[in-house]
Amino acid sequence: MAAMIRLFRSSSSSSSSSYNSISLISRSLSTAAASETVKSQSYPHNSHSTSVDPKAKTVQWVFLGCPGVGKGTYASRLSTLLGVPHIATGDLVRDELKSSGPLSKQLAEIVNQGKLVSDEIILNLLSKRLESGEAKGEAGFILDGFPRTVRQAEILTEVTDIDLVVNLKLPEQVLVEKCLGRRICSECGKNFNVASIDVAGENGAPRISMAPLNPPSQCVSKLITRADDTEAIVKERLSIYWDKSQPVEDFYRSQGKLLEFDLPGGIPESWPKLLEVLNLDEQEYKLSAAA
Ligand SMILES: Nc1ncnc2c1ncn2[C@@H]1O[C@H](COP(=O)(O)OP(=O)(O)O)[C@@H](O)[C@H]1O
Repeated sequence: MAAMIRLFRSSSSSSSSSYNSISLISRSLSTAAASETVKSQSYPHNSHSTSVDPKAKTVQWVFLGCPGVGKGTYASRLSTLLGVPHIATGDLVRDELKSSGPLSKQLAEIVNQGKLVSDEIILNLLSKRLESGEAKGEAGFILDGFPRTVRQAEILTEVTDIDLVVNLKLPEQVLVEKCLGRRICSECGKNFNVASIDVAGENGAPRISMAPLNPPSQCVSKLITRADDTEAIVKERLSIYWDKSQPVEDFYRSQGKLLEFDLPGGIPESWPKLLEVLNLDEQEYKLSAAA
């Protein structure tokens, strides 16, 4: 711990408040990690032979992937199945935007241009979220949208062990169409997608078709679109992804933690396949949760 503190103190980009956030993150994550000794021995850190022990307590996973790929959808399904929190930094940013607190105007400008928020702000939001989870006794996590830069990945590595990094992939044309089709019900908060996708696969891969995920009638008149889901901003976010976030894939690939997953289609085709590559038995988990 002391070595870590020295490391971050000497880091040129760490202001005192980002240093504080890093130590908060470290504290929260190490609490979760402390209860994890059994689990971390129970499955290999190998991207090709992942297996999860349903009796193990929690997981410490990261979901990577371009905007619109479905990180939120699959991370949230897995979080329900595995009983660990799904922590999406994009949600933390949007909550802060809604709060009309002092940060919100500054954040709106950055997010609505498709740019990345500073590491310091993200670390602050994440540490607050981890602290409140810690107070509720949360253990383990599925992170979505963090880390998004190699610097963020390095910080995460300094403070905790990540078991597995799932890298979701779709052709770029599908990503754009999916972002443009995204809708959120302003009342119940559920996510839908009105896009009907049928795109030729890349490099000889099969066609990708996805039926729309239409809202029920009570949500139809309350649908809103994220301000950053316009074509120009989605393209900017994609270009920032290639520039800043793709190196994070390489970072985890070189550690043997990256599980590449080409989505074969929408949820009905992709969810069972994802469970299969993760070696997760949905029924077994549901039964062990009910027991
Ligand atoms: N780890 C992060 N680092 C910097 N900015 C972030 C991070 N996570 C979220 N954001 C900000 O929040 C916005 C929305 O995030 P998210 O919902 O994850 O978007 P996307 O659909 O592009 O994956 C991002 O465009 C960025 O401005």
